[in-house]
This record gives sequence, C-alpha cells and structure tokens, in this order.
Amino acid sequence: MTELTITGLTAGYGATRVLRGVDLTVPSGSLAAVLGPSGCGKTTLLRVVAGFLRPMAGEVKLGGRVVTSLAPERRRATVVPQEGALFPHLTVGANVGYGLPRAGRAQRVAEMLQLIGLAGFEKRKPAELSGGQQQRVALARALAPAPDLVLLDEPFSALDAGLRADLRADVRRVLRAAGTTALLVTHDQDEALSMADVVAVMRDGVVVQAGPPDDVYSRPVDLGVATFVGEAVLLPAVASGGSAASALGTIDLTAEATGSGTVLLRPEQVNPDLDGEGVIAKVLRTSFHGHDATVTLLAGETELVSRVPAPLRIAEGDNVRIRVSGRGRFYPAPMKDTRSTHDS
Ligand SMILES: Nc1ncnc2c1ncn2[C@@H]1O[C@H](COP(=O)(O)OP(=O)(O)OP(=O)(O)O)[C@@H](O)[C@H]1O
Repeated sequence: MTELTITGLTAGYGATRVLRGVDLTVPSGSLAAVLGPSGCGKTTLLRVVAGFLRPMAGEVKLGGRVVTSLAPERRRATVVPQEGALFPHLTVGANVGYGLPRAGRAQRVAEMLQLIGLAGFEKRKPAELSGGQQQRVALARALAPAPDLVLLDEPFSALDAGLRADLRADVRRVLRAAGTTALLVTHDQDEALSMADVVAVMRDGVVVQAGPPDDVYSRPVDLGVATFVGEAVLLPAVASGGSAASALGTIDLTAEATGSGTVLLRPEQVNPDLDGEGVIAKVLRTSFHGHDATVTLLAGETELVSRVPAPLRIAEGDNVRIRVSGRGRFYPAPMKDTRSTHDS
C-alpha cells in the first residue's frame, strides 16, 4: 500500500508546456480519477507518473520514495492502456505471467485470473475473448507483479455502454481487493464519479479541484468545474444574506453572500409540477432516459434543465410551477450565458 504524491509538476513536449504545476495526493489504496476535457493534459500526467516522460520541474513520490528520475521499470508502477494492450500471439496465461519470475508464476497467474473472474481461461488467445474480458486480462497483467501503483488510461473507452458499467464495477472491486493505489485517466464524468475515491478535475494543465466525488459535485470551486462535473443550472442572481433573487424566485443559499453573481443548482433540485406555488415556466422539451427524464424549461427569459423521476406527468407545451429543493451555491462571478448547461 503506497501513497502517490505529485507536487508542482510541470511537463510538456519541446518548448510547449502541457502541465503547469500539478499537485495531487492519492492516499494509499485509493483510486483517483483524473477528469478533464480533451487536451488538458491527463495522458501527459499519466506518462510522467509512469516514467515515460521526464518533467521539466516538480516531483513524483510513491510511498515516500522520490521516483521522478527513475526509469519506468524501477517505479513499481504498471499501466493498463486503452486497448490492444495484450500480446495477440500469447495465451491469456502467458500474457498475465509476462515478466514474472518463473518460480511461483503459474500460481500467481491462476490467482490473478480468479480475481478478475476468468479462472480457466489460461489457454485462450486474446482474439477468443470479448473486449471486456480482454481489458480484465490487461488489468490482471498490470496487477500480477503486485505493483505499488496502477495507472489506467481510459481503459473502457473502446467498450459499449452496458459492458463499460459492468467492467467499472469489476475493476473497482479488483483494485480494492488488491489494495493497490490507482490513478485513472478519463474524460467520462460518470466513470469518475462512480468509481473514484478522489476525483481530480484538470483544466489547462493544472488540477483545479480534487476531493471525494460528492464534494466535487456538491461543492465545485468555480463555475467551470460546476459545468464540467455533472449538469448545471446557472441562474443570474442577486444575493443578500442567506438567499438570492433569481428567475426562479428566492433561492436559499449554502452560505451568506452579497451582490450580483450566479446561483448553481443541479437539475434534480428543479421540480416542475402542474400545480403548486412556484414561478411559472413553459415546458420546451422532454427527454426520457428510462429511470428518469430531463425537462427543458423556460422561466421568463431563462432556459434551464430539470431532472425528474419517471414516469413523467408533464408534456411539451405545458405551463408548470417550479419548486426548488435544497440550497443553491452562489458564485460572485459574472455570467456570460443565461442558459443552463449540459455536460460537456
Ligand atoms: N507526443 C506529443 N508531442 C507533442 N505534443 C503532444 C504530444 N502528446 C500530446 N501532446 C499535446 O499535449 C496536449 C495534452 O495532451 P494529452 O494527451 O495529455 O491530453 P488529454 O487530456 O489526455 O487529452 P485526451 O482526453 O484527448 O486524451 C495536447 O495539446 C496534445 O496535442
């Protein structure tokens, strides 16, 4: 069990800086998901931690050991890449056992296959496995040498949605069982929120917020994080004390504030109903997702999204009343766009 500590990491390609001072701590045995838009430097961070790219400045520590200048094979860190990671000509057993000392190899391979739920698959070739099974074998191979750290680079990106959800749960279970510290790179917020102990949101080469998933979702440090992690309803508002005046009426705030700015609500806090007492809004669109539905509403000039449990009692064109549940978070920042935003 090993803590990963990244401090002031600056790195890039040639003269171009991609990472501009990344700080991140991943407690021993936890899984951290690095979440961020395409091009923000997630893979670059993973490459520096793995030892494939030398940083310009900063430090990487594994269990108190500074590994910044160590060769990849001396870091006790292994990588699960996106796909195509297995040697196609080798059996599953040989893939998992690759590089392990001969003594005890067969037993370790059997243990690993048991752990990933593929006991008895030793003799198969990768081409005889499904995509999800192949990624589980890649995980088994990464865990086989009992590394201090496993680095996962968008390991589910090639799989379809159903399989991805199953595999996420499996990978989480296997990493917990192995007690290995892990860093997962993803641009999929569902993946980050559902799997990670720590979600680290990256933007323009720095970690702008890191914390438990619920913390990052409920208490985003700024409007950028608020709109990137989950869907956001952003309302221009004027705060005074513990509440703010907005297009949805007076909204209770999580903390006292004064002046103009933006209130953040999550779509599940916006409850449209055919009767009631709240502000009137028009239903512009509805979109059914099975377990719930999203409803796009127009309240005055403000368009916003609501998430409601199915079955849906309202339809396009209805006039509804909006009740806000819980409190809004106030950001004393000007807002460029009055529409609510969707996940990017
Ligand atoms: N080998 C390279 N040489 C030069 N520039 C690179 C190289 N690899 C990546 N970059 C650039 O560095 C920046 C960050 O890339 P990186 O792959 O770390 O982003 P990312 O957040 O992982 O993106 P994605 O989610 O699309 O994989 C991008 O602008 C990219 O074009």
